[in-house]
Order: sequence, then C-alpha cells, then structure tokens
Amino acid sequence: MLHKVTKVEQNQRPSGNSTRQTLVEGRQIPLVLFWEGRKGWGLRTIFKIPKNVFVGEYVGEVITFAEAKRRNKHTKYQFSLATAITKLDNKFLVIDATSLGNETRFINHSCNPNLVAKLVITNKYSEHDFRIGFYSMRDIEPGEELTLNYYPTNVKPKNSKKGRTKCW
Ligand SMILES: C[S@@+](CC[C@H](N)C(=O)[O-])C[C@H]1O[C@@H](n2cnc3c(N)ncnc32)[C@H](O)[C@@H]1O
Repeated sequence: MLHKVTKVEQNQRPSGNSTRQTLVEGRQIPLVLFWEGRKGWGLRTIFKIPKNVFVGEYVGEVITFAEAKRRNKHTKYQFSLATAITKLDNKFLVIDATSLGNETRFINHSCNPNLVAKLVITNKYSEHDFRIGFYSMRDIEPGEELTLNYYPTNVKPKNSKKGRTKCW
C-alpha cells in the first residue's frame, strides 16, 4: 500500500496550533472501528471534526523497503514513504503496522478522501526524526468514515489502465 504524503512540516512555530504540536499532543478525537463490508474494517468518527485537525498518527515498525518486500505476504498495513524525502542510505522506508500499530491502520482508501497524510519533522536538527500524522482536509460529519488516498499522483495502483485509475 502506498500513501500520499503531501507535505513536509519543518521549522514550526514554538507555540500556536502547529502541525507538529498537535501531533505531539496526540489524538483528541474519539474514533470507532466499524465493519465496512467489502472493505473490511474501517474507522469512523462519532463527533464532527473541523478542517485541518490532527486525527491520528500512523505508527508501526520503521523498516526498509527491502525488508518490506521480504514480508510480502503482509503488506496490507505497510505505509510506504517512497514519495517523501525520507531516503536513508538510499533505502526507502516503510512503516509496518502489521505487528505493532494503532487504529489508524484501519483507515480505508478513497479517491475523494477526507484525510491527508503529512510527514511531520519532530526534531528541528534532524530530518530523520519524522512522524506521520493524518489531518482532516475538510469538515467531517459525525458517523462519516475516515478515508485517505493511498496512491500518490505519480504511482498507479495495480488496477489502473492507461492512466485511468479505478476509484472506490
Ligand atoms: C490499511 S488496510 C485498511 C483496513 C482494512 N479494511 C482492514 O479490515 O484491515 C488496507 C486494506 O483495506 C482494504 N481496502 C481499503 N480501502 C478499500 C476500498 N476503498 N475498497 C475496498 N477495499 C479497501 C484493502 O483490502 C486494503 O488492502
């Protein structure tokens, strides 16, 4: 699974409602796990979430792309950072939530998502100290499923044909 990481957050203000600050403070919104039929489990909110609010952090084992490929039967909960700046010794990194993770691994894909993934640099002295936060792209109504576009614009999902992306 590839996710679109749209923004690198650096040089945050020391105070104020910055992306980094909200991520470090942790999730403040109650979410529920919901059976979404053919999609499997999904996450829903029970309260309204305003636009630009931190919703959750994608956590798991941080592994190399090579190790992720080695685990190829268990890729469902792998969050690839291939499109971001996080190259380490020329190896792309992946966050694997298969064995260690939280509720954000149940967020399903949509071409019309209500969340966006942001790469948040948490240490101003090191670009390698990063975390992945999910933020609301718009107001999200109570009961709505939380969704993310898994695919960056430059990556075609397996089901795409000649640039046409099948959208769920
Ligand atoms: C990160 S998991 C999301 C949680 C998953 N639904 C579960 O029950 O564990 C990604 C997997 O969910 C399923 N999935 C996610 N979005 C979907 C969608 N829009 N339509 C169908 N299946 C979807 C696919 O099986 C995908 O490999």
